Amino acid sequence: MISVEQHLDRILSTVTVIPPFELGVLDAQGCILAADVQARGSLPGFTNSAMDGYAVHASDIATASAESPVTLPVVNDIAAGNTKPWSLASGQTMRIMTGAPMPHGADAVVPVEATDGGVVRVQIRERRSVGAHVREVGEDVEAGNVVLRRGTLLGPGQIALLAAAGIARVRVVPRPRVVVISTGDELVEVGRTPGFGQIVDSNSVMLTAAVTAVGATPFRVGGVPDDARTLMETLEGQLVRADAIITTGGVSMGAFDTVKEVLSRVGTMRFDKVAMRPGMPQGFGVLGDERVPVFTLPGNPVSALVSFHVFVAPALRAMAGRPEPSYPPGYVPAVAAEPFGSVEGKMEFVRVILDDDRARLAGGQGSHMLGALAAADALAVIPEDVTEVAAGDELMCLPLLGREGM
Ligand SMILES: Nc1nc2c(c(=O)[nH]1)N[C@H]1C(S)=C(S)[C@@H](COP(=O)(O)OP(=O)(O)OC[C@H]3O[C@@H](n4cnc5c(N)ncnc54)[C@H](O)[C@@H]3O)O[C@H]1N2
Ligand code: MOO
Repeated sequence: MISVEQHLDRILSTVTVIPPFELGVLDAQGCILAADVQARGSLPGFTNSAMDGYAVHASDIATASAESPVTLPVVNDIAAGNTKPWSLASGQTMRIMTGAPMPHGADAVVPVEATDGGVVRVQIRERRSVGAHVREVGEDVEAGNVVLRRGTLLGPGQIALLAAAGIARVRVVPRPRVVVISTGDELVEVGRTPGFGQIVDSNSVMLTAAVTAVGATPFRVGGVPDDARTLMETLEGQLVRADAIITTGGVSMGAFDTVKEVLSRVGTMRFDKVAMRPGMPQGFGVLGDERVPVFTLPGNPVSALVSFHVFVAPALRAMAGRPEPSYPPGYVPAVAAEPFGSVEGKMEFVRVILDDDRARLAGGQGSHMLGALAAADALAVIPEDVTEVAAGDELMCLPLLGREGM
């Protein structure tokens, strides 16, 4: 029996960051930048108005007040999208809309609320100083400057900046492509009615969803029967498009545990009992010339999803170039709302519902119990040496992917 930490260490010291690739900015969402990015153009690209109002020479309205307004002739309208450069002579004004280019010579904007809104001539009731409500060219970003550094995670804000700064494609660490295979003669495809002794292949849809939730790209192969040749052919066929492969089932002590039987003989695959519950039988190694990491997770659904969170998700994040905090990553503190027991000598991953920071059991803790899994928000991680948890005890919880809330 090895510890959770030992198994995770072996995985993380094996996987490597995927080589960088150039992607369109939208496809790069969720990826890590592989190189610094310089702005092609300045932002704003031209000096423009921050308000709907009137472009003026500030010196013309220096005495304006409610009691003694200044009246100016309105000589033009400038809308956003106007592409003609205008000039404003002293003693005149132009109506200008938010985002429209400032006319040459104008140095302030008076918001429409501080005027009578006139279209031929306008009464200005408040003074404004030089620069008021004017967005200067390059005040946000200067052309040629580095706008995003290598290692930055690209979210919506970063993608907007790239697009606005004239960058349509970027070099990033691509999302890992992850093939999901489930094994077992008892499996029927989702949507089919299982006969006696059969079950729906829920693991492959669960893990496909988990791969998406962690920011990687899934390829769901679905159920493969417990047949050595079919399994080997399927794996060999999938290696070409996979940065990683996940299988479920067939790794314990059964007479028909094909995954373990077939893979024990190839690549660097190793099968271990890991001191955890659920998720004890685990296999990991690399296959093929490209050394594709293969995770063979146990078939019980809760065991498979717990294993994904504890071993696969950190590995996929590492392959995607995301910095992972030191072990254990991403855990949040909570307080036990009720007492419960835990098995000695194994790290237990208890499905809990979180009400603020109070953790209560999500229901039955059997590794086949999808009802309780679906009710849970997080896994409370109970160390190997703890056998009793009392109400009020502090817990460390691993939030379940996709349940973090909006
Ligand atoms: N004699 C022993 N028996 C078992 C041991 C053991 O140490 N000695 N370990 C148990 C533990 S712990 C686990 S976990 C399971 C792991 O089993 P396998 O990985 O070999 O998985 P299977 O036997 O194929 O299936 C287990 C269970 O999960 C259901 N299953 C399988 N695939 C799917 C799927 N795609 N979707 C939904 N459900 C699935 C399957 O029907 C079984 O009920 O072994 C214990 N046994
Ligand atoms: O280790 Mo198993 O995953 O408990 O059912």
